[in-house]
Amino acid sequence: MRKSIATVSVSGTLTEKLEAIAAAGFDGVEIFESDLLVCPLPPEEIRARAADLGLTIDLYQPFRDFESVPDDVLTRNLRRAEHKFRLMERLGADLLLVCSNVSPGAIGDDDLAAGQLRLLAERAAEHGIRIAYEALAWGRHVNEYLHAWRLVRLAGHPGLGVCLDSFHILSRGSDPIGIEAIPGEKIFFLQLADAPRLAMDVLQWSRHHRCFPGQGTFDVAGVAEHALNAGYAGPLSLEVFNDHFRQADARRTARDGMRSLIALESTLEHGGPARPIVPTGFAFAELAGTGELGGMLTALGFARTGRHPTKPVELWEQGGARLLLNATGGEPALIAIGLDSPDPAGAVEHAESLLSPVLPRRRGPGEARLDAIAAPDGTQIFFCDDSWLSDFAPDGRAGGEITGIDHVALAQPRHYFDEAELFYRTVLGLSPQPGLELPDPYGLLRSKAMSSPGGGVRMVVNIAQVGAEGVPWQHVALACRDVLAVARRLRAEHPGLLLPIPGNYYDDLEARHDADPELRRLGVLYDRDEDGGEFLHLYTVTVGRVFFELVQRIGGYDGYGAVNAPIRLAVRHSGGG
Ligand SMILES: O=C(O)c1ccc(O)c(O)c1
Ligand SMILES: [Mg+2]
Repeated sequence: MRKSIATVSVSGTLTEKLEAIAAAGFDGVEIFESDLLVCPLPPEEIRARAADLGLTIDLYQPFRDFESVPDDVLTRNLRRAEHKFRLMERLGADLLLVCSNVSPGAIGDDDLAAGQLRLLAERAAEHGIRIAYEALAWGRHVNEYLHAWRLVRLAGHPGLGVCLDSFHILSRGSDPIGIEAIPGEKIFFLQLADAPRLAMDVLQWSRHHRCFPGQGTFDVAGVAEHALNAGYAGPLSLEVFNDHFRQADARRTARDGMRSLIALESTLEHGGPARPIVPTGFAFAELAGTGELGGMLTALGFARTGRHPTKPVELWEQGGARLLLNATGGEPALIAIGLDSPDPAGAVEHAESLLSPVLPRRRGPGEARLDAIAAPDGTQIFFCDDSWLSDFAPDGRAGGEITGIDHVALAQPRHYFDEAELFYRTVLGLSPQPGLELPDPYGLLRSKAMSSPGGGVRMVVNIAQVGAEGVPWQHVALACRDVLAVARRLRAEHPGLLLPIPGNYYDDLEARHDADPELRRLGVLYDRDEDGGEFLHLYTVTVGRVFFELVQRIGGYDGYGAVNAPIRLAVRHSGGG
């Protein structure tokens, strides 16, 4: 299907927007009036610019508060419309979006509204222009898509149809099945936007919190499917008003929008979400850094068990946890994650089909082939079978208290939080948990955990939502058989390695739970879920950008100890790490 996007969805000047939209591979655009008004180019040149970029101008919008008005206002509105028709001729656009009247002065009379819309369609037809009428969720009298359709049917003009917008339909809780009762040729345009569930005024919700399909909680694909079933043959067009997108890099946002449409299209084709090749576990986590990190790993009980034959990379192991230390330089940081994949080449191909950058790799003769892509924060993600390990010729000394990597937490760059969910869901096939907001002493952190079925791969992305200096930290959480035993040893042998936990925390914990007094003695954090599952965890101090978490899950606990995260955020500011 043809894919379009409204210029309002990405940042920049109109020409920057068009370039970014074309670079992402869209076929067409909806030109938003506010973008055109501030553009120094005359409409003819905008038209030529779009054409040069291979973009069609599918729609011009919005035309507001036209219908349901007294006669004198109608005269003014028709005059206003004539000006827009002439502009559209210069622009080469032949579809005008008219949104339902929001004015308190609008008259609630369907016959009057339909008659006036018919008049508008007649005038438009003289310019070869058609009208797509859209019910805004906050329209004064017309705020349901089926009401807009009743008016269009009543008006009975071939140049008048409806514009369906998934946000307006789903934000009001309307049942989209009614779309199938609209003849396909009367659906002139289909706009797609998702949104998170928020309890707020619908206009504010629409203007600030829309996101691309798959980034929120709406069944956007369902709306598209009903429109296709009805016989709609126009473009799938993204129309997103979002405060972050307005500030973000236009090319990146446009590419993310395209990813959302590719994923949506394959949902429509396959009758379910595209089937990524889901990774089954962590093969390794790779960290830049040597001395200080090596010291910390030794303290944690890791042994250096192998070396790469040609690269300055060491393998460190403990139980099933494998870490690579890469001496290539730079401050200590998590630079790559290896995921066990049943089909590494297929996984890369799938990621590429969703516009993820595939990373070129150099490899020596006889070395294992490793396929990698870039995660949204730039971390390299490798898809691995067993062969990579043999490059390091491990010596088999891998015993210890740690059993594997439980999860990895990455910092998402500012303004790109929505991108992360779509990436991990569609590219890696992870399922998101509800997002969380966590207080930081100097701001607020947004956090979202995503996991594979069975929990073999768990990823957490964090982003500074308000204030603070951003959240550059990343961490690797290591699963322990007995975290209290680990804590006992580390607190005794390596004072200063673990974050100290305030006594106030334990006073509160003991008020909530019958907590083992040893938790307080050892500075171990604790959480319990509704089913009695328990989570014991503690943190190391930070080295460069990274720290480690030691965790133990008991009784099917499936969370991440989020209630305790603010303790870590605060303690690192009080000199703890
Ligand atoms: O927020 C608005 O006013 C607005 C304008 C045009 C649209 O297509 C829309 O969905 C919303
Ligand atoms: Mg709309």
